[in-house]
This record gives sequence, C-alpha cells and structure tokens, in this order.
Amino acid sequence: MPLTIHNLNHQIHDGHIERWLLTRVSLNIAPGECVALTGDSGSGKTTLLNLIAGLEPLQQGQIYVAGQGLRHAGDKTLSQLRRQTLAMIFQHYNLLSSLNVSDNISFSARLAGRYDQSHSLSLARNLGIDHLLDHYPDTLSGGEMQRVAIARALGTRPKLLLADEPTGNLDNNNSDKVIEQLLSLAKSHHSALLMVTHSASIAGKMDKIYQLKDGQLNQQSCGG
Ligand SMILES: Nc1ncnc2c1ncn2[C@@H]1O[C@H](COP(=O)(O)OP(=O)(O)OP(=O)(O)O)[C@@H](O)[C@H]1O
Repeated sequence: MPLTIHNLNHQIHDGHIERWLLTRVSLNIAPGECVALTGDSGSGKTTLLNLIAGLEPLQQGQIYVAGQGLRHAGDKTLSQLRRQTLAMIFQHYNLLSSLNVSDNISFSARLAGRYDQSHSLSLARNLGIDHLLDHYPDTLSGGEMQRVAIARALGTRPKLLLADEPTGNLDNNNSDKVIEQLLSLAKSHHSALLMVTHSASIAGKMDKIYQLKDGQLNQQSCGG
C-alpha cells in the first residue's frame, strides 16, 4: 500500500489551550488511486499532508508510506522517504528560479539517484512543455510552471504523490487541463495521489473523496 494511516490523533496549541485537530483519522490509498482531500479552511488538510510527508512528528497513531512506519523513524529515514518514495506538488510551484525547465524537471530525480533523460523528456512531452526546456521559470505562465512541477514530481517515479491545491492559482480552464494531465500521468505511473482541493468539480474527477470535519476524516460520495 502506498499509504496507510491508522488511528491518527494530532493535537495543536491554540493560544493557551491544546486542541485536537485530527481525531482517529484512518485512510488507505492503493497504487494508482487518486483521492481528494476536502474540508473547510483550518480543518487540518495541510497539517495532514505534512504529517504524511514526515515534516511534523506523529503524536498518536501510525502512518505507513510504502510500508515504512513514520512514528519513531529517524531523520535519515524520513528524508530518504521524501526523496525516493513520495513527491509533493504545491500551489506556488516551488520551482528553482536559477535553473531552466529541463534542470528543474531533473532536479528531484537526480537527488533520488534516479535520473533518466528519456523519462524526463517523455513527461515533458506528455505535459506539453517540451518546447520550453531551456526557458527559465520567470518567463512561464502559471499553468506552465505547474506542469514543470508535475514533471519534476513524477520524475522520481514516486509511489505516493501529495498535492496541496495544485491549481489554486490557475483559472478554471487551465486548472481543468492540468488536473486531467496530472490524473492521467499518476494513473499511468501507478502513483497514488492524495490531493487537497477546495473545488467540488476537481474532487469529482477523483476516484474517492474524503472530507475533514471536526477532526474526523469521512469518505464522501463521488456522485456529484
Ligand atoms: N504547528 C501548529 N501549531 C499551532 N497551530 C497550528 C499548527 N499547524 C497548524 N495549526 C492550526 O491548525 C489549523 C489547521 O491548519 P491547516 O493549515 O492544516 O488547515 P487547512 O485545512 O489546510 O486550511 P486551508 O484550507 O485554509 O489551507 C489552523 O487553525 C492552524 O492555525
């Protein structure tokens, strides 16, 4: 399983009081499965992604990423997991401004020791950005930058892809195209995808929808 979450509880300091942000959260995501994570602002979506990425320590419960338990895992194990097993896509792209598109795409794969030029090129072609390989990020549109970020993320052949409102900065038309490409590439690479979104129409394109509300994670119907 790319992702298993078992009975996760997470407490935060809210001013002077402590508050349970996540309670008894459990979730399984299978290879190639695309799952939407929805919920009101402040419900804990980004915190949950950060816990899955090993960026915040687990307090109670367990998260397994491709079989590796995160609770009590050391820094070396967690950073290896972030390089080799999972990849993240952010709303603000997080491209390196001093590197051209080609080097941005290959950056994570090189760090993971998995750089494969033909794979990077094929991702760029599939995303329609192969004519931009020698361009720099500040000359690209938002949609083009996010396509570069998607190619960079998939370049490591991650088992699990975490995306935090990846099209939050794009207009509807552009957003739909980028999401279609992301879903199709995640499926063809057998990468599981967990995507935070506020958009009901984007969530409706995914295999499953989960909502965080009052600390609890519940599956919603995909009907709409
Ligand atoms: N380390 C922390 N210490 C204290 N409070 C925190 C911490 N991390 C997150 N919070 C609080 O937890 C709540 C959830 O934050 P989070 O960013 O996870 O929500 P979200 O669902 O992603 O929201 P949005 O949709 O607005 O991005 C917020 O009230 C936030 O202020």
